[in-house]
Amino acid sequence: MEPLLELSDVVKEFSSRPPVRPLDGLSMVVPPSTMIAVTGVSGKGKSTLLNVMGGLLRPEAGSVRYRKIDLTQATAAQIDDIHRRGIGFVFQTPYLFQALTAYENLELALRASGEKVVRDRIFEMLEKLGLSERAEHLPSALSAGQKRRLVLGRALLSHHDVLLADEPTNDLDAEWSERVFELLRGFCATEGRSVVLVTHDRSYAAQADKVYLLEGGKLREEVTL
Ligand SMILES: Nc1ncnc2c1ncn2[C@@H]1O[C@H](COP(=O)(O)OP(=O)(O)OP(=O)(O)O)[C@@H](O)[C@H]1O
Repeated sequence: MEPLLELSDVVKEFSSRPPVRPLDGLSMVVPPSTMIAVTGVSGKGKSTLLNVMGGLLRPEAGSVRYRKIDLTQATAAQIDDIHRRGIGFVFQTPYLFQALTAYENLELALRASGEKVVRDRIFEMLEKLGLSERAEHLPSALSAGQKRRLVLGRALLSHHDVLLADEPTNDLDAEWSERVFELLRGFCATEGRSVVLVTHDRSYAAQADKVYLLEGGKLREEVTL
């Protein structure tokens, strides 16, 4: 099967003083229906990798292919289109529309990805995330963990081919981390979708189909038992 994403010899350098090169000849393949975990110590480039994979950051060298399109050469319109249906993000900092309720934040996610707005689907997602009682609340009235779950719900409803999730279990207790993992697993089980998640928690990472350690600008596959 054709990969959804394929990175070849990617180099990303920040021209700070001194320059930092978190990705240094990194290659990676994201096949369909696969959950991939990327782990590594803080500051080694995990978020940079997700940003490059999703076309948010342009690397200095190498290619990043989403299906047939090289994101390093793509136009802004192509990238915009890919973000609508192809590649979705769960950012490390949970961004929500502050003037919209929890329900409306999810509704907007469906609209933005061109999906039909079905009230029951939104309530089903709120229920799965333990947020049914918070449907009419603004993000400012939610706890950090509730915000994190709402952001995840938005990503799950958007139906992208690939979801890039940066530390999706930050602010969550062990039980919710487990449930979030199951929701992400369910996402992978539908229509060939895949998830790449970044986490510093190795035991959490070990539950993925493939686990990579980011070190020295490259990925090393970890053997999970
Ligand atoms: N815009 C930037 N300019 C200069 N250096 C940057 C920039 N963004 C990131 N870096 C550096 O690149 C390196 C990788 O950062 P990145 O955020 O990708 O690491 P990370 O592994 O995700 O860290 P954490 O686990 O702490 O979130 C760090 O040394 C960071 O300081």
